[in-house]
Formats: sequence, C-alpha cells, structure tokens
Amino acid sequence: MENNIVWHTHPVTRIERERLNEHRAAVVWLTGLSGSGKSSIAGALEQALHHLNIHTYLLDGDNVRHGLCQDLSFSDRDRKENIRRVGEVSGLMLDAGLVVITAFISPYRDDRDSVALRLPAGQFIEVFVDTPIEVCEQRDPKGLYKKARKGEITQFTGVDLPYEAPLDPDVHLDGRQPVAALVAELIGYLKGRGIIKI
Ligand SMILES: Nc1ncnc2c1ncn2[C@@H]1O[C@H](COP(=O)(O)OS(=O)(=O)O)[C@@H](OP(=O)(O)O)[C@H]1O
Ligand SMILES: Nc1ncnc2c1ncn2[C@@H]1O[C@H](COP(=O)(O)OP(=O)(O)O)[C@@H](O)[C@H]1O
Repeated sequence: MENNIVWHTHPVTRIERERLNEHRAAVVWLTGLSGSGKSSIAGALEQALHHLNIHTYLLDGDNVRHGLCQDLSFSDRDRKENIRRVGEVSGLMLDAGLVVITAFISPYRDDRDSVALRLPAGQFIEVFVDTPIEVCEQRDPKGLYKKARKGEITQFTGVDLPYEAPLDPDVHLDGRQPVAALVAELIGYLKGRGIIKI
C-alpha cells in the first residue's frame, strides 16, 4: 500500500557523529535466559566504556517494559513486537553515534536476525550470555523461576516457552565467569573490531 511517506536524508550523518565522538557506533545485543547475567554485564560494560569516554546508552528489558513497551505481555507475538521496537530504538541511537548496549532475553532467532538486518552491516554485535538454566534458576534473584515452576507465572522462558540460543554469535560469553572478566572480553572484542580505539 502506498503511504506517501518519503525518507528524508539530513545533512549531518552517523559517520560525522562518529568522527566527532572519536569512536564508531554499534549495537551490543546481549541475549540469554532470565538470570543469565545480561543486566549485570550490560551495566558494568557501560560503566567501563563511560570511563573510556565512549558515548553509550543502555536499554534494559525490565526498564523498557515500564514505558515504551508497557502494553506488551510475554506472549510470542508481544515479545516479537518488544524486540522489534527495541531494535528500532537501537537503530536510532546507533545513528546518533552511540555504542548501544541492550539486555533483553530476545529468545527467538528470527526476531534477533530481523533486528540485525535493519542495522548497517557489521554494527550489530550479537552477544550470547550462555548460563545454564540450572545456574539461572539457582540465582533466581526475583523468584520468577520458583513462581514459574509452581505455575504462578506462565509463558516463562526456559520453563514453558523456549529459548533459541544463537547458532553463531559474535561473542559467546560463559555466564558463570566473573562479570569483570566478561566485560574485559567484550572491551577486547570492541577494540579488535575497531569500534573503540583506546
Ligand atoms: N514470563 C516471563 N518470561 C520471561 N521474563 C519475564 C516473564 N515475566 C516477567 N519477566 C521479567 O521480564 C524480563 C524479560 O523481559 P524482556 O523484555 O527481556 O523479554 S523478551 O526479550 O521480550 O523475551 C525478565 O528480566 P531478566 O530476568 O532481566 O531477563 C524478567 O524479570
Ligand atoms: N557472572 C556472574 N556470576 C555470578 N553471579 C552473577 C553473574 N552475573 C549476574 N549474577 C547474579 O545473577 C543474578 C541475575 O543477574 P542479572 O544481571 O539480573 O541477569 P539477567 O539480566 O540476565 O536476568 C543477579 O543476582 C546477579 O547478581
């Protein structure tokens, strides 16, 4: 259907914003089970990058679901929409020249791949926070696994809905390692890819 909307190209581009920032823009997309460590790693990574004078923004599932996505449930359909919206916001922030860090379960490969396809090639970095469900369940800081096992919460990832692990992630983290070591691994990766120079 024709919608009469035409893309408008503006004079200041992402490349120029990146030059001003003295680093490249990227989306560092953390995916993993609830309790795998996404938020902890994302927060510590942002702090480390901030100290290196990198312009960052962190989008976290729990927080985004208080506002932008407060109308969405945990059904497959709503998770798809959640990830689509977050992907679009990440794309805008990437265009603004930021290193965007996202922490969403994002359990479905198709949804993650759709986000990657909407972003400039090479600027979507898929990070698998690989923590066995037994470990996540033992951590259970919010008591959600306990509730899901008792049937008090349904559609819980890893209990009655699947988690599709990335087949070929850019970075594969062992979520049982200390957060500081995982952050160092990510910083090393960003340097290796020429996103940050320091
Ligand atoms: N049913 C169900 N399944 C999974 N998670 C649940 C559910 N209900 C609430 N929560 C809490 O919501 C957080 C996950 O939100 P996300 O936006 O990251 O999920 S998704 O990407 O849309 O699948 C998740 O946060 P994390 O534990 O930080 O991953 C949970 O705290
Ligand atoms: N690498 C780690 N080693 C040990 N405990 C961790 C690690 N990462 C996170 N945790 C702990 O596990 C729990 C879940 O971490 P969190 O970052 O909230 O995970 P997620 O965002 O994936 O749900 C928290 O209690 C946190 O302190």
